Amino acid sequence: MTAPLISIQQVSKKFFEQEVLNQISLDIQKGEIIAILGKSGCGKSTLLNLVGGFEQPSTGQVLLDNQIVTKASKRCIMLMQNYGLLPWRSAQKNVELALEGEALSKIERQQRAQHYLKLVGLEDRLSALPSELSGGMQQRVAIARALAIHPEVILMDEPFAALDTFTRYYLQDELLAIQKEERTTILLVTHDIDEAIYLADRIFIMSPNPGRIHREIHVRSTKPRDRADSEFQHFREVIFNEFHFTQPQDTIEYNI
Ligand SMILES: Nc1ncnc2c1ncn2[C@@H]1O[C@H](COP(=O)(O)OP(=O)(O)OP(=O)(O)O)[C@@H](O)[C@H]1O
Repeated sequence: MTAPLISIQQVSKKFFEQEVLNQISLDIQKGEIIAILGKSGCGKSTLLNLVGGFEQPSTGQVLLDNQIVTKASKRCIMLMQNYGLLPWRSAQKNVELALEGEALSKIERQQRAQHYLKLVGLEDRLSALPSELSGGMQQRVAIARALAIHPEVILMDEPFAALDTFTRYYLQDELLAIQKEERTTILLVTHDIDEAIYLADRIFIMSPNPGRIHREIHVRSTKPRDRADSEFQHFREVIFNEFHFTQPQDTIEYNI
């Protein structure tokens, strides 16, 4: 096996007296899609923030390509649920903005922005303002903007949670197609069990107080997966059972 692209090594995180994460260890290979599932407050977003360099571990370390992560970098981009687009800039200008620090001519910036907007199916909406786009389209601009930077890793914190089911399915398929082409590594936090099974190569279930990795599930079936087939149902059942296991019977809360 080759060296992992991301190596989370015995990471614990405290906010004041509260231990939010305890001894998290996890290696991620280049090109993998990893989904993190867990009850609200178990530290999923904190884990993403540590990988992205937005927070520092209290103990342990996170390595990206064998180097300790000490700050945020363009190698590892966070894609937020609320898209983070500038409302006064067109779709194309929003993507171009992310490329401003790069050694590219104006024409190259425009071409790269157009290439990624085309990849997410927005070639005919280049000059539209975010307010003129649907939520799904805005999220596609945000995905194009993240991809245009050529990150090695995309961190996704419930990226499609605000979207209707069909838009979510459509974007999940788009994401898989683009990810296959670019071999981007994706670390995804979701409350959506089906989304985790549909997208991920491995799913990590976290238990709370403090957040720990409770179970790792390999999903080896080929993509795109069939949400209706028996294997998919099997994984769904396995994960539901885990949530029974990690929560008291009278407080079970399914976030699907
Ligand atoms: N910057 C911070 N300062 C203090 N406490 C924090 C900070 N960030 C997170 N926490 C606390 O850490 C715990 C875990 O939060 P986190 O957002 O990582 O959980 P989560 O699993 O992503 O939750 P959700 O699914 O609801 O988004 C919570 O109790 C939260 O209040």
